[in-house]
Amino acid sequence: MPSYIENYALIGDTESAALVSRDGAMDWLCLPRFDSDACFAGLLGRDEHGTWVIHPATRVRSISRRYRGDTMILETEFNCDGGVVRLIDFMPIAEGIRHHVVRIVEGVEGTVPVDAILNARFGYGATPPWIRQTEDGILLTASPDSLTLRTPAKVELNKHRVSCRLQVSKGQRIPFELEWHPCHRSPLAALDVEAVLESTERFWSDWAARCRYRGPHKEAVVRSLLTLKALTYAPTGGIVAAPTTSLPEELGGVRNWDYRYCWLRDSALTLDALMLCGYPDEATAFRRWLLRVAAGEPSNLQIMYGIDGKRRLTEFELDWLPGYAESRPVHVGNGAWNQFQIDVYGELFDTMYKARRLGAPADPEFGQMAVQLLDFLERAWQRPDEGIWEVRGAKHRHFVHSKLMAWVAFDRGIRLVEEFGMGELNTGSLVQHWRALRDRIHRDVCEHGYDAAQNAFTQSYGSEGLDASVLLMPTHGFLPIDDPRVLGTIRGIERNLLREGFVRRYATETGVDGLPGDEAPFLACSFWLADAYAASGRMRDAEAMFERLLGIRNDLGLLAEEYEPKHGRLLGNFPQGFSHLTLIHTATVLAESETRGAGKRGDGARPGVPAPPP
Ligand SMILES: OC[C@H]1O[C@H](O[C@H]2O[C@H](CO)[C@@H](O)[C@H](O)[C@H]2O)[C@H](O)[C@@H](O)[C@@H]1O
Repeated sequence: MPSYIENYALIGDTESAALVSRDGAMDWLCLPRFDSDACFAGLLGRDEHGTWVIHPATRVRSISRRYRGDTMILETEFNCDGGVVRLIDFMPIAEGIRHHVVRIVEGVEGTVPVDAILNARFGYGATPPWIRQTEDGILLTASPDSLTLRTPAKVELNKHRVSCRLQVSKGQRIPFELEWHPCHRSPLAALDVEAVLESTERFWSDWAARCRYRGPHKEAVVRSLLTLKALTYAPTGGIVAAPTTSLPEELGGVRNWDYRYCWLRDSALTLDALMLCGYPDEATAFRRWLLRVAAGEPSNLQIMYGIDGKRRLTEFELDWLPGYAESRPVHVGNGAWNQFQIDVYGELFDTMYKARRLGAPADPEFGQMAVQLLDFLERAWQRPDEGIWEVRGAKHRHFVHSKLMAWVAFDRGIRLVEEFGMGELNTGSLVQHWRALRDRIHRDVCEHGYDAAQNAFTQSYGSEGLDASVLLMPTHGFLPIDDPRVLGTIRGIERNLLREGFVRRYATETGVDGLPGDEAPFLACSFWLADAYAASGRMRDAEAMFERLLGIRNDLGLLAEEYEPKHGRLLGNFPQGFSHLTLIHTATVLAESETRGAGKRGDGARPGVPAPPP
């Protein structure tokens, strides 16, 4: 039976990840990659869809858990009748080692009986394995996957599960090592569990120690950075939006999507966060990933790709899974892969520009690509699209945020040439042409995207509905923060989109997204409102919003995509990169405002981006 979303912890090895509940149930694990079929899909169904539970077989008085220092090694302590046991969960990172999960049961006090029950089901819960003892360990196999379990504990093999009852006394450490391998191959040799625990601890702590963020809430920033790092697929540098599929945006609803892919938007913003905090290597690896996927015909640029750059991410439903809290359908793939979303051009250029400003070297490939991309955008920016929120309604619209980001693309193209030369692009006539286009888009947005009656920029041309994505106007330098239209938009969003202190993306009641039901407030939008408050000098509101957001992280510092204040529940895929990267950004904005002097109005610009032209 799955737990509350906030009851899960993330562990990972930068190729895949698992979710472990407070009760010691590993209810989600896809191997060998983030986007592989799950062998534990209990999160989206029941135990019979795959789970691995290690839990005391006696009354538990209390449970506490933490990550070991700045790592992704989870320690859950069960305080029980008769003693205390600790469960240490991690996915090893060591030379030549991946696709393993290690769980160690450690006796801390007294003697505690502990049950360990491994219920693996391949193919997202559809395929029970054939289980047998081999000389390599206990083999669980069903084509094309195999898992090998090794443990010194005396286990029982049942038809579809492996179980044991341990008596764990103070000082004892009983390891369980699970390795994925293709069913036609043998597993690797048994791990030296203590050695890989040490190397994994070193990997994460060394990485976290490189963080250059200096400011309040460093612990929250570092945990968010570690989460983003854990969402990175090391072999290619791609970053998944979240490690899960179909955790619902509304309990019992249909808004359930697969996030185990790389969105240009989420990824570009992640790169900004990494650059801001002193991680140029990851940022460079990711820039290479971006440039590789963006290569080719600019009209073929997609808004998202697989972690290996795969293009066709066809969406389908897993009809045998009941869904998290009965939220159906469960999706694999994501139908947004072939949507048209203009903002990705802006995000791409903005990131390339910021990377240069923060000291990244020039990338000659981007110079040539930039001209082709802007050439395409010149023809495309006037087309309606599906927008940042990937609406599923049949009707494309002229989303204000999309046009804003078209402006950003030309603006950053111009700045790249003006500030960094960009070699052969440095021709006056090209930049002149882009300047004229930039001004034209600006006029278009101010004329068609602004509703004088509400004194606010709207969601799309001609609509009355508002949209939190336009809070990014001053952040991107489109208009200064003290422009009355920007201040009016902030007030409009406060009036229309705040739900108990958290910001909705837009009003779902308008039917704009083509989906039934509602969704909870979106955390990235709530961080954007905090940024807008800080920029407009409303420091108390900014800090209050930030504190509120920090307050809804789970006990391990993790955030989902959304939060429903009515029930006090995190909702949507978990943990979500978008939420964590906006947390880092807001922390940086607040730290900078503090340095400049509290209460003083900021310029609204993002760290690393110059203020808008007067
Ligand atoms: O709400 C409808 C859409 O929801 C998902 O998209 C959201 O997540 C993306 C990844 O974090 C983000 O880039 C996008 O801005 C969000 O709207 C889903 O992936 C879409 O398929 C769906 O239409």
